[in-house]
Amino acid sequence: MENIKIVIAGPRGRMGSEAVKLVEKTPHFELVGAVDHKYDGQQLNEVNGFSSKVLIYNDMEKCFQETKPDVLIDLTTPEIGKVHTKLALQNGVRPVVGTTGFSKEDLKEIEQLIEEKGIGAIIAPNFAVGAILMMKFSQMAAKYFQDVEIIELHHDQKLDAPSGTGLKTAEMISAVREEKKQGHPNEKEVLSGARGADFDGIRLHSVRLPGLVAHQEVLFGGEGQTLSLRHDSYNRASFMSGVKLSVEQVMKLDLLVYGLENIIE
Ligand SMILES: NC(=O)C1=CN([C@@H]2O[C@H](COP(=O)(O)OP(=O)(O)OC[C@H]3O[C@@H](n4cnc5c(N)ncnc54)[C@H](O)[C@@H]3O)[C@@H](O)[C@H]2O)C=CC1
Ligand SMILES: O=C(O)C1=N[C@H](C(=O)O)C[C@H](O)C1
Repeated sequence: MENIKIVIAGPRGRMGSEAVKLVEKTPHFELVGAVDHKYDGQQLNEVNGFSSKVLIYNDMEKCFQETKPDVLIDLTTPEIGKVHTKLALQNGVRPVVGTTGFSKEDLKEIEQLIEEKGIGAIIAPNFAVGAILMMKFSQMAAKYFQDVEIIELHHDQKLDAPSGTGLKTAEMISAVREEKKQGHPNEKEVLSGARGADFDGIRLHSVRLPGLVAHQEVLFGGEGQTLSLRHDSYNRASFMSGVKLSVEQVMKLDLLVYGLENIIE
């Protein structure tokens, strides 16, 4: 098997630094470059104690032209992740995107680009297998319980709320349940925001606290019973088997996969 050549955007971040370690230790993966908004022209090993000596680029297109990667792994910020994804596709590079905060419109634009370019992309709001299962189980449960609330809990450095996982869970549940306005018909928020965000009638609550990593509980209620489905990521290594699978799979794709539940059997 030929090596898969990879560029990582956001290599100094909490997720990006884990991804660098993953690529460095995987025999058929080859890190060929890094994209950061700082340290242009320096080597990665000089800025972050990695062993890899690849160059850091501020300019993603220049990075692609000089390093000719197969795959971009993007783990940056909600604003920049979508720009990077489009740039990758325009340059014939397959994106594996963990960055969250993509809107429906962003996904549509990306899908159009994929059609034009004929290469695949993976956008995964959550790479952890346990989180994927929690989302799938929630979708199953929603057929039997119409009332559901999602509580996602994250570290206090997170930029987007609700989380990508929370939103994806709501989308998956909404796809199988009849729309319902939950709670009392005359319910009134005494303090704005008390009932959380509303996605097709599903309430989404975001908790941000130091000490947390990434957690989510999906709570279903029915006559005389509740069902709680919970997933906890205690470290960022929990996401890496999903990143590895995505890099391998994206090489075989010519469409957009949005969510790893679509490729995990
Ligand atoms: N899909 C998944 O399983 C997971 C997704 N995430 C998502 O990944 C993203 C990153 O999360 P963290 O690593 O916790 O954030 P972080 O803040 O630790 O890392 C983001 C990195 O992006 C870099 N960056 C900012 N602007 C840039 C630019 N223009 N070019 C290149 N790099 C740039 C920053 O310097 C920083 O190092 C977030 O959107 C988060 O929601 C996080 C964990 C798991
Ligand atoms: O920012 C994070 O940390 C995480 N982001 C993703 C999300 O928004 O769902 C995945 C995971 O929850 C961790």
